[in-house]
Amino acid sequence: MSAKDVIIALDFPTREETLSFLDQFPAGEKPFVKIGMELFYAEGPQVVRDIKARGHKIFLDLKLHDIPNTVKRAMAVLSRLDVDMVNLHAAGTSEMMRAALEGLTRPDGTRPLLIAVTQLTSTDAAALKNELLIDTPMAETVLSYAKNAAASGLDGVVCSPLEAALVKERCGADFLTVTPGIRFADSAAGDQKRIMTPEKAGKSGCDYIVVGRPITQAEDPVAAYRRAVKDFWG
Ligand SMILES: O=c1ccn([C@@H]2O[C@H](COP(=O)(O)O)[C@@H](O)[C@H]2O)c(=O)[nH]1
Repeated sequence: MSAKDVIIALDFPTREETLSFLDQFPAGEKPFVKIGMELFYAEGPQVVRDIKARGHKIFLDLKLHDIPNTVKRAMAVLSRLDVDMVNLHAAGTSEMMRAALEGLTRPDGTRPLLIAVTQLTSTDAAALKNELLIDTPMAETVLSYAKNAAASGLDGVVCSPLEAALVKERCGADFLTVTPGIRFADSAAGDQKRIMTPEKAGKSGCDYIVVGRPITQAEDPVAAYRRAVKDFWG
């Protein structure tokens, strides 16, 4: 399956702030959104249901990483939420990813998309080598994790847009690339290290770009979202 969309990272501390952010969009405009640890830990699963009920597609970004049995059981719980995409860390191994897929699959055979984080977009080459003690270059490391995810039956990976073309080339056009680390040319990078503009990400073949602060902290978030969509589609 191939897709292309802009996902807004709803990194807010409360339900109230999140809904008032979403209220800025006209009734007919329902962006694909990402709920991460901050909002989920603060408000729990009900906020997921509330946002889904408003008509948004949801990427639940909890990045599970634990022993296979624990991840399988946690995924079974997440499968009861009507979300469109969930994720885990590929570093948890292929055994963990296969267990996750099993846990996530509902009795009727349906499930949300399952995506594996390769290397966080806040990690640069120096941190990879000196702190994580991985001597393999970043792109090769990401590709190796992506191949493990593909072989385990997952639907795609979270990687930086810098690695998306390589992942698509080697894992297949249908293997999804979900790419944070997106910055407009005039945005601050902040803690993100492996970054790209929406326009270049679109040209690099990314399926989904994940954009947080460049939209949520913009003076006019709706205009910033529309700018990201327009640039991404080219
Ligand atoms: O490698 C990763 C994995 C996840 N993220 C998440 O994406 C957004 C990015 O937000 P920005 O404000 O645009 O930096 C954020 O929720 C991260 O948790 C990531 O950045 N990198």
